[in-house]
Amino acid sequence: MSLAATAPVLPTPTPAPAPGTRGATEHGVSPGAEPSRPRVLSIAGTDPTGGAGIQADLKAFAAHGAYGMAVTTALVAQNTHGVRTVHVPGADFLTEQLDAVSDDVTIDAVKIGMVADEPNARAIAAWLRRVQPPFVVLDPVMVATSGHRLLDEEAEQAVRELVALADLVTPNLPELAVLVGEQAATTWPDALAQARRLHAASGAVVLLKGGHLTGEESPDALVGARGPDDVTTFSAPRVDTVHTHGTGCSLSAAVAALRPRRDGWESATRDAKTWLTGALRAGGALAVGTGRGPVDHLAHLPTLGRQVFSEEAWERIEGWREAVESMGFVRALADGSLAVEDFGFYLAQDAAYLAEYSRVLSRASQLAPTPEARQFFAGAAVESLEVEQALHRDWLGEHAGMDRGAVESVDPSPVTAAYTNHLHAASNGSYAETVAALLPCYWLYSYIGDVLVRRAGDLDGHPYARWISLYGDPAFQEATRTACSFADEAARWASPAERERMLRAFELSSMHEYLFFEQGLTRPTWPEAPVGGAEK
Ligand SMILES: Nc1ncnc2c1ncn2[C@@H]1O[C@H](COP(=O)(O)OP(=O)(O)O)[C@@H](O)[C@H]1O
Ligand SMILES: Cc1ncc(COP(=O)(O)OP(=O)(O)O)c(N)n1
Repeated sequence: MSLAATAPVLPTPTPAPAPGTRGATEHGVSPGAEPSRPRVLSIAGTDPTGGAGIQADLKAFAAHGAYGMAVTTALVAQNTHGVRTVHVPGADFLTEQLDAVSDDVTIDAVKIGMVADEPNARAIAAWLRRVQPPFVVLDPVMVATSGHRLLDEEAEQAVRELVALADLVTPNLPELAVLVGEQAATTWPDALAQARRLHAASGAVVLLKGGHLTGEESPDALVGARGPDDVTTFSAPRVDTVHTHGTGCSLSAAVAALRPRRDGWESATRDAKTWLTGALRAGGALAVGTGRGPVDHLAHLPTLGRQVFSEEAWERIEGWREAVESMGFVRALADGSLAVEDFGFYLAQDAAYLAEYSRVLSRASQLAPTPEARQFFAGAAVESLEVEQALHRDWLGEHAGMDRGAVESVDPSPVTAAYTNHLHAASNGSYAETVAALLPCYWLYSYIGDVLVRRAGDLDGHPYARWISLYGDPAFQEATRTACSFADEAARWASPAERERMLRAFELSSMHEYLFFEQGLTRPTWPEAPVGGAEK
């Protein structure tokens, strides 16, 4: 069945407004006012797997804050292994698409990619002459990396003519060679010389791409941006990856999206190149296809669509939270029936715990990426050693007859040692894991503080009034919120694997919190060493 047979009946085209009046009549924008985003059009072929062509262009536009539009030159059946077939709807239909856009929408920049054949190239050239968009970027796509031609050989001359209508042309080395009618350059200086010749012949600024070279760097260069002999080189480390499908499409689209908001090609190219290097690094993790996969156009927005870390972490420990809330130790502490010996055991272990917790807080301060976080964790380390331990010493001195030396030499129980070992292990990992492991001590304590305050009611005469009000202290709740925000910030930049390690560290610390409270009633001790020769 032909495409024409299935096409819906189109409404009569809206008559074109007089040139120069579109900006004044577009919805929501008063005459002369700047629209909120540049309106950028891609004229290109398709890639149903989303890595190249108009699909890549639209992602690159969005990644740079532009409003994307797309007109299709060719429908390409391709995937990460290569191109299978190309269907070209034809130059007349291409012109209809182009006019449908330009009759209605003010276009701030155009990016042209695969034109497919000569009639299409001529239709685009005629439309460009008619509409005269302010910025035209041409990526002279000819051959896919898989080796499949994306441009008829007869169309090469027509593409040379398109170059003269473009403001910026972005050839890779083989495309540059075709455009100047020479052999492909194999060195960067030879490629630059060819780019200069192309600029001299066409007048277009040339963004020469060095992706096809080898070496530590993948350089690009703008030739002719500020005058005939001007060359600006943009260097970036060569990313060791096979996932480079659509890099040329994405780079040229990003430059087109940025140009309307920049004062020249240099600034737009510099930012686009930096973005592309990040997108190349993150491409493999997308796991799209089994061949040469695409780049990650959203690599600079790693948390987009993800739940906030602390929300997810809190949901994960729902079971531990409920268990802590309903445990005997917490109930007895709230109603004041907890035996002094049990509380004394718990508090002595808490003093031993705080000595190690303070070390891990210092480690978090050392690893922290910002001065605010460094200060917060360093302050917390001092606080847990000086202020909190002094309170423990006072109570244990008064109720258990323990002097300072006795409190400081308390042997950690197996439960306390397991918890602090876990914290130290996490602090051998990243800052993000360390903060995640530290967080439940803040959060579960302030949570239980609330529960205790509510359950205990009037604290007058309550044997544990001082402790209950300490846990419920608004300053402690505030510190908990700050610690949460540092964990969320760290998670924002974490890879999926690191985020999972953070969640696991948080979950394990929560389990240790439960066991820590529980030991107030069970008072666990280390087993005696087995006597030699004991029966098996
Ligand atoms: N492995 C890589 N590491 C870093 N940048 C790369 C890599 N491969 C390509 N690039 C960059 O991607 C962009 C497209 O380059 P290139 O591969 O030459 O063009 P095309 O995709 O049109 O063949 C350029 O900015 C180039 O420097
Ligand atoms: C529809 C379409 N347009 C262009 C290309 C080529 O993309 P490019 O960025 O040059 O990357 P490669 O995938 O060829 O390396 C394409 N494949 N499809």
